[in-house]
Amino acid sequence: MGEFVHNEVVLQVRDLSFAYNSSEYILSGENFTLEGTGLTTILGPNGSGKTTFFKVLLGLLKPIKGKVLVNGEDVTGNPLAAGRLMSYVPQISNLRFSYPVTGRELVEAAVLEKQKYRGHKCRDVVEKYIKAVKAEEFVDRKLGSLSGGQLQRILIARALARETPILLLDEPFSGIDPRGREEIVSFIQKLSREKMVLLTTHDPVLTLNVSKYVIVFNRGIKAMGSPRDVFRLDLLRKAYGDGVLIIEKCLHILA
Ligand SMILES: Nc1ncnc2c1ncn2[C@@H]1O[C@H](COP(=O)(O)OP(=O)(O)OP(=O)(O)O)[C@@H](O)[C@H]1O
Repeated sequence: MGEFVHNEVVLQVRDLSFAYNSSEYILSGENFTLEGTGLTTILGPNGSGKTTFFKVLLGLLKPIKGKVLVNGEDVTGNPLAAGRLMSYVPQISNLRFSYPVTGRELVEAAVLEKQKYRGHKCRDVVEKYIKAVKAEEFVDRKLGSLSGGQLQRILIARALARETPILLLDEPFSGIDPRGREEIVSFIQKLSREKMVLLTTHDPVLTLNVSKYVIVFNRGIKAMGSPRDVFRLDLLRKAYGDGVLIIEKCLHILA
């Protein structure tokens, strides 16, 4: 890291609506603009539509209406155009790696896909991203044999190797023990100094204090602002319902 700092990037969401079927809207005319580097946490309970939201941003799902613009370019419903500007780290709990691929091969494939580097230069770039996520010790093992935290690092390295200004991380803490979570939080914090990073989580405490913005999400954006603005019971209840309490500034989810 350190080589590419994407200060100029702008992500605009304009009047964006999406539904899998007419009775279940996941996005209803959403609007926001994010500019420059920094972390945005998209906070919402399980099943609230966070992954769907990312898939619409990535052009993998076509919205019913509205637009996604990156640096002014319309990438709506266009995964090729969106993929040149955004990289996605999927939820590891949704993945099964039964094929015999190593972490290094996965990162190499991402570097080769860019067609920017060849030969020695390609190997150096792969090595740089493996080091960035501290995956040297396990990068030559098959993906199926890695722990959740190790796999998460490899997937982040693969996304970094695509060298896009925006990085989307879907539930990067799911299936990871508390110590691993802390390490990933501090890694993401560093990463967000150089890129625009959006992450989804259903756990409000992990990244709240290291986020530039927080989006409270449940079938649409219920609130958006700085962590201080959003860490309010009335706003959090819009996503989590009544089963949420703040006791001495610590959030507790009871249901
Ligand atoms: N391909 C699909 N077709 C129809 N409905 C879907 C599809 N994918 C997801 N859904 C539904 O859309 C809703 C939102 O799902 P989504 O996975 O986006 O939520 P999420 O907030 O990411 O959940 P989690 O935190 O559990 O991963 C759920 O009710 C889900 O069942």
